Amino acid sequence: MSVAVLGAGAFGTALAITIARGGTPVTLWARSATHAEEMANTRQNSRRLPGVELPENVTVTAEIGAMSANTLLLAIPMQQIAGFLAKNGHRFASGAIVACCKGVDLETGLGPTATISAACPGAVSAILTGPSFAIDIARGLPTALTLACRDEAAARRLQSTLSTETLRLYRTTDTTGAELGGALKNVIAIACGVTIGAGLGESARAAVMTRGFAEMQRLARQLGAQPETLSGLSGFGDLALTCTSEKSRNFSFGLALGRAETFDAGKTVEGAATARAVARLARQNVAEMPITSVVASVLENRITIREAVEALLSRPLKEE
Ligand SMILES: NC(=O)C1=CN([C@@H]2O[C@H](COP(=O)(O)OP(=O)(O)OC[C@H]3O[C@@H](n4cnc5c(N)ncnc54)[C@H](O)[C@@H]3O)[C@@H](O)[C@H]2O)C=CC1
Ligand SMILES: O=C(CO)COP(=O)(O)O
Repeated sequence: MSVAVLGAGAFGTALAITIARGGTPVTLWARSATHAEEMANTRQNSRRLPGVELPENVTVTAEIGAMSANTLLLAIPMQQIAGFLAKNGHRFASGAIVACCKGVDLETGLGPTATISAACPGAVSAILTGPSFAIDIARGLPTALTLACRDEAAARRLQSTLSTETLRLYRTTDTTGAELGGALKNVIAIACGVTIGAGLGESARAAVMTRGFAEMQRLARQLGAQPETLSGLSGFGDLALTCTSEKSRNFSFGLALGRAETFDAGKTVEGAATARAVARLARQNVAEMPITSVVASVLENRITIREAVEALLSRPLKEE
């Protein structure tokens, strides 16, 4: 069994570390040659996971041509996947490609596995998603994630290849549910961050999380997901983690927005693009998504935070 990780950001590096600790050799690809060299020399990814050592059986490279493995983990941000695969997908025509990202492509409206399948139709596409901060995985803290793949046999194989002593994977064939849970919770986490940042209180945050979960389930059901998937690790689990921790970039981004502070533009905040992609679906009447819609409007500077709160509070009273 060989595993390769494309993308030496926080998540890709953490996955490479935990899988390698379990004894499987891993090749980790970084797009920058300088970064790859730095990691190979210092045996750590000081840009993303400072202080965590790369096991000996992690090989770091910037040579995309050197990346051949029957299991490839694609750990680059959602909005970059289509472009990356348009350029490099021919190299990965068969085998399994596991998306390790959360979001909806702004241009196509597709999720990670459909984006992979469109570029690499001969490959098996899967997604690894759920509640986990990269640093927790890298430190070997206990973590549980969802591995989703439509092909049941491939799902079982990937589950066993990628589970480690500390990273426990649950499997499902419901890729739609798993990827929508991961994508949509980031938008709700931004809304929760704004709520706390603007001083609206923890009770309001609980309301946003709960009503946010209701709209996540509504859209997912409409798009054919199984309700249990949304209640699992990739949906409720990740929502709970991301909406309550300042370690989350989506939550922290919202927090800064609510406080009218600036936020480091170099950080990956997947929920920002996802909010806009999903608000489009709401406008096409696919499902009612009031919180996601106001997050998108705030990010596009069409309304202020005060107007967003007023819009949510003045909605007609209804049955829960
Ligand atoms: N950091 C975390 O705790 C977790 C992150 N994720 C997901 O993992 C995905 C990646 O996030 P992180 O690793 O945290 O982000 P990051 O910002 O740490 O790393 C992103 C990596 O992608 C590379 N990259 C960006 N554009 C690229 C392109 N066009 N071609 C090739 N490489 C490119 C960057 O060089 C960087 O190494 C996101 O979808 C995120 O939601 C999921 C669970 C946990
Ligand atoms: O997805 C994550 C936790 O499961 C990481 O959250 P952020 O991308 O908001 O940092």
